[in-house]
Amino acid sequence: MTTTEAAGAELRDLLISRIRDVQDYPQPGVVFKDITPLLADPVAFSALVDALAELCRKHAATKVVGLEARGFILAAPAAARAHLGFVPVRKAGKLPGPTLAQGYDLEYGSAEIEVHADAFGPGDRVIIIDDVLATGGTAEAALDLIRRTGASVVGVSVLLELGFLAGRERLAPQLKGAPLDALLTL
Ligand SMILES: O=P(O)(O)OC[C@H]1O[C@H](OP(=O)(O)OP(=O)(O)O)[C@H](O)[C@@H]1O
Ligand SMILES: Nc1ncnc2[nH]cnc12
Repeated sequence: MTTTEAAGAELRDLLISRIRDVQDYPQPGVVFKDITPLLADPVAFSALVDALAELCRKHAATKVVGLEARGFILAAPAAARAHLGFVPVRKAGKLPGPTLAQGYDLEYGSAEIEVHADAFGPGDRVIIIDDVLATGGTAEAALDLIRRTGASVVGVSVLLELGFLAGRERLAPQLKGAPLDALLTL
């Protein structure tokens, strides 16, 4: 799916105007895409949540996964707006129940994520929502993790894809046909 298919030009212009570049954060050479101005704008934030909720409906998801931490800020309201349950995928050591875990590398480091082993039921159709797709390491780990619970993934949706880091190409084999929707691509 192209950017213009995922978000109309007007919405795209609004969203992009509220994302700020921070040079050399969190390490030299990285241009950090800061979404806090977007979150602080009620019109832009609400329009973003609407667009993500629409993707949840379009893919007939039954559960919405958000990836800690910025993914939570987008996925939880999108889930509520689509009348679906929200499941947190957390950084290691934060979930109290039995978990499955997956390690990964991202643009500026490495980490481990976890999900409750019993988070999904039979037949659950999971959509993964995050703010940024950069190298695709985080999304790849989340795909693996969720599939290991036995659930199926029906889509990965992000606000912003950094196309020059080729996360989409990296993810293609792991998507196994599930759509990757980016509202914006740079
Ligand atoms: O495509 P990748 O190279 O894997 O990078 C993308 C990930 O990086 C950021 O998360 P981060 O781990 O910085 O966590 P945060 O949401 O807690 O800030 C972002 O929210 C994505 O989850
Ligand atoms: N350049 C970037 N800006 C914001 N979040 C990111 N996650 C990974 N790379 C990122």
